[in-house]
Amino acid sequence: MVSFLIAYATWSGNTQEVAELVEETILREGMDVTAHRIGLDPMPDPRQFDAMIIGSFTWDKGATPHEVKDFVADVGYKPDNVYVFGTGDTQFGGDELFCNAAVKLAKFYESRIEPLKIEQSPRGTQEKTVIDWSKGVLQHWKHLHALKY
Ligand SMILES: Cc1cc2nc3c(=O)[nH]c(=O)nc-3n(C[C@H](O)[C@H](O)[C@H](O)COP(=O)(O)O)c2cc1C
Repeated sequence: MVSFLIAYATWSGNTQEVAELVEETILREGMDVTAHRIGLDPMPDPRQFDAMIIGSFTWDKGATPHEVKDFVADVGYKPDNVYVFGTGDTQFGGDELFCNAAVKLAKFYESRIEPLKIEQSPRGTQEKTVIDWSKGVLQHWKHLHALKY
């Protein structure tokens, strides 16, 4: 079965809510998912998964949280298929710094689909955005897979 790793960092729960919605969507499409809370759960081996999804909030004027930086360093290489989501808040620096950690992670991993940016909690009007993005990730992965085999 195709397996996805969802590694996410959260402090106040918003990014975890997005991670859960992404997980639910992928599971509903018949794929396998392992959720990993960065900084809390034992380090996973991304090589054991078909794709990695990484989620982060943004901190301190567009910064990536230190636990996410540590996670990226511990992974130690750039897996092929990495997809990125983030939560943030435009009141901390406007559009320019909104979800900047997710933007930087997507650049670093050369993610081939745009990072998902969610303002605070995804519940309510943004829920559909998360579900659509998750389906887009699956479509992208399936497309790559079909091209390879
Ligand atoms: C001190 C502080 C600084 C923040 N800086 C930013 C920022 O630069 N850009 C941004 O988009 N969000 C910023 N945020 C908002 C958080 O990223 C947002 O609340 C996020 O959803 C928290 O995620 P969590 O609930 O998963 O911990 C900041 C929040 C705090 C408290």
